[in-house]
Amino acid sequence: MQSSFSEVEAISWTGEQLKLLDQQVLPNQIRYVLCSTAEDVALAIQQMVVRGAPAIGISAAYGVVLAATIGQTLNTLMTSLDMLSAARPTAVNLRWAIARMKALIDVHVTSSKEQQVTASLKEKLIAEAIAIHQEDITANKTMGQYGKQVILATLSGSHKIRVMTHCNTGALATGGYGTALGVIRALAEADELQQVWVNETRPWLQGARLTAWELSQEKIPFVLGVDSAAAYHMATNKIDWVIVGADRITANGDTANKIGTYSLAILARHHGCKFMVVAPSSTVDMELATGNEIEIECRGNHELVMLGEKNVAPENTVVSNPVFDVTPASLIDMIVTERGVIENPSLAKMQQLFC
Ligand SMILES: CSC[C@H]1O[C@H](OP(=O)(O)O)[C@H](O)[C@@H]1O
Repeated sequence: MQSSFSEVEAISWTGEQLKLLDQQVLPNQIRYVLCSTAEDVALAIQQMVVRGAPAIGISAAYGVVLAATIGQTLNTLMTSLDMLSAARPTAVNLRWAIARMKALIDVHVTSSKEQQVTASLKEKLIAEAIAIHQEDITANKTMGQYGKQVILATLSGSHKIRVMTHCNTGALATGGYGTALGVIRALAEADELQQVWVNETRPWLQGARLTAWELSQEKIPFVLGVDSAAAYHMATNKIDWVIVGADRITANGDTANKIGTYSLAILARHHGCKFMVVAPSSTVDMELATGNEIEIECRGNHELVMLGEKNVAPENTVVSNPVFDVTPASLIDMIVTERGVIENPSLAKMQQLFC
């Protein structure tokens, strides 16, 4: 029996453990994974028990707390930070969160000259992880309003907004509320949303399983479609905006996101649909000049050839399973962050907000 969405939290800190809603089995099963160590958290991120760029950053921050054992040497603690940082390669939020926790450790060492974890440091790490979590929710609600305002400003007035979204960028992928799905929530809350076209998002089905679940729980009108029907829906004039999340945005505005996003951007440009990327500043990586430098994660063959328990491909089929792609800034009409909105992103415009 599905629980109501409002009754579940994707990420919660119990004070001793990190409790994660297992997104591998949603929506048909509500199952939690309890993490007691940094290794548990790293495995949960790798297995996609928890997924979504902001959500894995937040989880890694709590993983640092679990790694910090009072009396432990800081050198040993740093090994755990490196392990967490390497759990998945594409979403920069993971490294951003770890760097923020490490900065706190460095300040503590400089001020206290301590070389091991103390009770005081542990308390500061817990507070920092909780702050990272809460800040993400606040950022999402801010971006929801920014994105809604931008879209309504372009409204022709003839109909309510029709959007297409890809993957899952909601409360399950973040600290809460969502990024692209946060904008969709804000439009729905303002009664300005006609319908959401949800791409199933093969092969892991974040759209069909997770976004459909979030929207159905909140009675937001949506239609589920196969990824390859996106062009058809745009060609038959059903889409005003394509709104997606991000895993890494480089200095020039190039954006890595779930595989299929790049083709959606090309289709949107061809069909005159607007294309919006919504992501907190923890997803921006100003150290990378362009999207060509982003490491694209490739995952196991089983994710592509297995339908349930059944292998649908011939034995020994060669598989390619990159799970992200890069959309050039030239195809992005709007990047929405909690620091502000960038229209027609460029290096100069990104530097104004992030340098
Ligand atoms: C706000 S979630 C950002 C991003 O993360 C997802 O990837 P995954 O499900 O593999 O973690 C997807 O690319 C979302 O757009």
